[in-house]
Amino acid sequence: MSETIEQDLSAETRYVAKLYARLDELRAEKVQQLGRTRAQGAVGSFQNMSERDSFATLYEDRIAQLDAVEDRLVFGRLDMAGHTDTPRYIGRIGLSDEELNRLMIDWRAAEAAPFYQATALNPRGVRRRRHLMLKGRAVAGIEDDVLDETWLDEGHTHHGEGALMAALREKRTGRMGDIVGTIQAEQDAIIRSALPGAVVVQGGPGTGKTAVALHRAAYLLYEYRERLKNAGVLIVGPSNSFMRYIERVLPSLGETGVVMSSVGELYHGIHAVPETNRTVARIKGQLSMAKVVAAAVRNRQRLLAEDRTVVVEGTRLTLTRGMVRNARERARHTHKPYNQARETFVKVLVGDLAEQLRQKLEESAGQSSTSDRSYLPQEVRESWDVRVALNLCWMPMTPQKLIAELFANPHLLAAAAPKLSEAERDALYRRAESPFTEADVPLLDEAAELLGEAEDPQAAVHAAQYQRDVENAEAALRNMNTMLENAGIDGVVTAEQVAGVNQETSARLTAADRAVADRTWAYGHIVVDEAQELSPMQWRLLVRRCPIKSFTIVGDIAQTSAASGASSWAQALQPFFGDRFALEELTVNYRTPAQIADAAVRVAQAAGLRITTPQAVREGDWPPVLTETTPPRLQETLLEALGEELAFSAGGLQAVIVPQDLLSATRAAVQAVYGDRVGTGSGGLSQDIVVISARESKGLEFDGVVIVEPQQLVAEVDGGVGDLYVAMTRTTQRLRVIHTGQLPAGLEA
Ligand SMILES: Nc1ncnc2c1ncn2[C@@H]1O[C@H](COP(=O)(O)OP(=O)(O)OP(=O)(O)O)[C@@H](O)[C@H]1O
Repeated sequence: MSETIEQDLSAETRYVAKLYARLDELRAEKVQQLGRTRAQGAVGSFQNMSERDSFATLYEDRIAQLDAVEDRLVFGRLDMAGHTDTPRYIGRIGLSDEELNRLMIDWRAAEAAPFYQATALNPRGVRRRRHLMLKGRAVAGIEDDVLDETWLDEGHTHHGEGALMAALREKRTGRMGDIVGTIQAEQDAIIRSALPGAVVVQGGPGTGKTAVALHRAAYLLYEYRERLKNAGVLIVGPSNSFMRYIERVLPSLGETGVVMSSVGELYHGIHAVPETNRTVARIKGQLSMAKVVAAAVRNRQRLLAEDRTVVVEGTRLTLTRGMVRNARERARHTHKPYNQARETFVKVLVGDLAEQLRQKLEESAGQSSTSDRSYLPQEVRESWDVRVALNLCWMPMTPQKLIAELFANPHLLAAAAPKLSEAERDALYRRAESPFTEADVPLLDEAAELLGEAEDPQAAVHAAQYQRDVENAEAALRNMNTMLENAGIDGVVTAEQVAGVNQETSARLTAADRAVADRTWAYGHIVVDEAQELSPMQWRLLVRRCPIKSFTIVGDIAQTSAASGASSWAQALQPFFGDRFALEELTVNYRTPAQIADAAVRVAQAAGLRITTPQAVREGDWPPVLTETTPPRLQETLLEALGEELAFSAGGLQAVIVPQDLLSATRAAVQAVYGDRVGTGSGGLSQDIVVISARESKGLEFDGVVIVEPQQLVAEVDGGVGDLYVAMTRTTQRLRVIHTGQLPAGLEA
């Protein structure tokens, strides 16, 4: 019997309706349970409140997860050999009916893997793979891969013209979407690789590195939930606009418990600005800066220039250089961080001075005095003179103060960094109140490591509160069964689930809140995107955040533009991973049409850049369009060209990528014509025109790109073509180049 496409579509729509009905049912159930739990009110003790909150969180989370998977809930179906009557439907989550019959399989489950991995050569038991394209809740398109030729002999039909192509043709929105329905086999193999160790994913532009990295995070959280739920996963990207661009992908895959951070936000409480001075970025990125920071910390422990008199309660005492040296040695011998070692330093000197004070008091009172002298250390400690003298020798220190002062005081830097040349030290000079840059973040972290916590009068209060919270949570868990009965919930939520949520909540509190705030937090896994940009010092910081060194590292060496970035993976990773990392390569460009990708490759090759040349999946309809103009007519030409490009992209997202120097003038000119339609980064749906620098465009993509003055893009990064290469490969459809002078080699018509 051969079905028409209409019959097939309606049969699939009926099954999909059943899945959505089940989703609605589960959602309604959870909403009802949440309402009942909230209505309970806080009866009596804090314990009940805590229990109630645990349930409320459980239900709220589940509702949020069920809401997040609404769009394209199901996208695949597998007909397997030997299971003729029961196809497997593959979707964003697993679903079962009330009798626990499985309706849909989570895409990350092992049984779903053949959906991504089966090929005609190695069908892995799959007879037919079907992609379902949904419009709302109806199946609007079907694409089949028949992997077993006898399938057709049995009278089955197959349909379709390419789920992947359809996905790639969609208009860009300014936010990255998931690719869960069309993950390709080479991508899937990386996504499902095991948790331990470091995996490096090298791939040219548009090969899906970011997509793979995010889907891998979702996979790891599913497959290794037990191991990761308490430690959490950290995702690091190059800039805040990049983080905004990717932030919806994981929630749409049902995962919310990850920490996402740009490199500028990795030190809690500091919002670092980009480092625009390439010389400074290069110097501060070197691994030897760790030694400079260590010396800066050590130099903050000073000896006295000469013996010093201090007055305690009217008695004159002498603080000698020898006493300070001795106390400093004893403190250093504790091998504790600076601020904790300072406690030893203070204790030793207070003891010595108290002894001196006792002797003086006894001398003046005569031998007969037997009065209690136990209060003397306290008096010494409270003396203003003593405090000043001790601070002079060993001041309590915060990382911010240490780093700010190091670069604002040439003599401090000269003492800490004798190996830097004078010119290099001059380049690092800046005023103490200047904002911290991304290059300072690892230095702050290094300083924090060596300084330890400065004394925080609130710390004891926080610790006590935390202890109370833990005890309350434990008590709440002990009473869970009673609570289950009271809430009238039986069998729907198990005690284990609630316990799990409590752990998860604290994990999320820790992973998403505490992990962010706690510099010493050890993550279970770190995903690094655009990893080629990281300096050795930034790597050092990241490895400290994941001591077990479980990493997914994605990037493209050819796209490096940071002055301190990598020129080879082996070289960049050697100091931290040795040769213990697996290198995987992605080879297909899903974004940029071949005609444009080839032009970008010519530019890169003309400049001698070593690139891997991915194969573009689409030929594209347009070659790059080059428009020459004169400097006085530059803005005018740009606006004309932009008008034409917008007509082509018709509702898509259009970027104008300009050299840093022209950024604000260009943005103003474009805004004067297009007003609110113009954004500065990945703004989202309301803005369809974006004016940005090449650096900001890293990792993003647009339906059309206009590049202004390519030669200047090259000049502003010391003649490297990496940024131009990045800019040219951001488009999914059209590329327009506007120039006033000579074009960079390889770009000429
Ligand atoms: N299997 C796939 N199915 C559908 N779309 C895909 C697939 N793989 C990649 N894409 C799409 O291709 C585009 C490029 O992917 P992505 O941004 O992850 O590439 P990248 O390698 O990180 O690029 P770059 O290094 O240039 O920033 C995205 O729109 C992504 O959704």
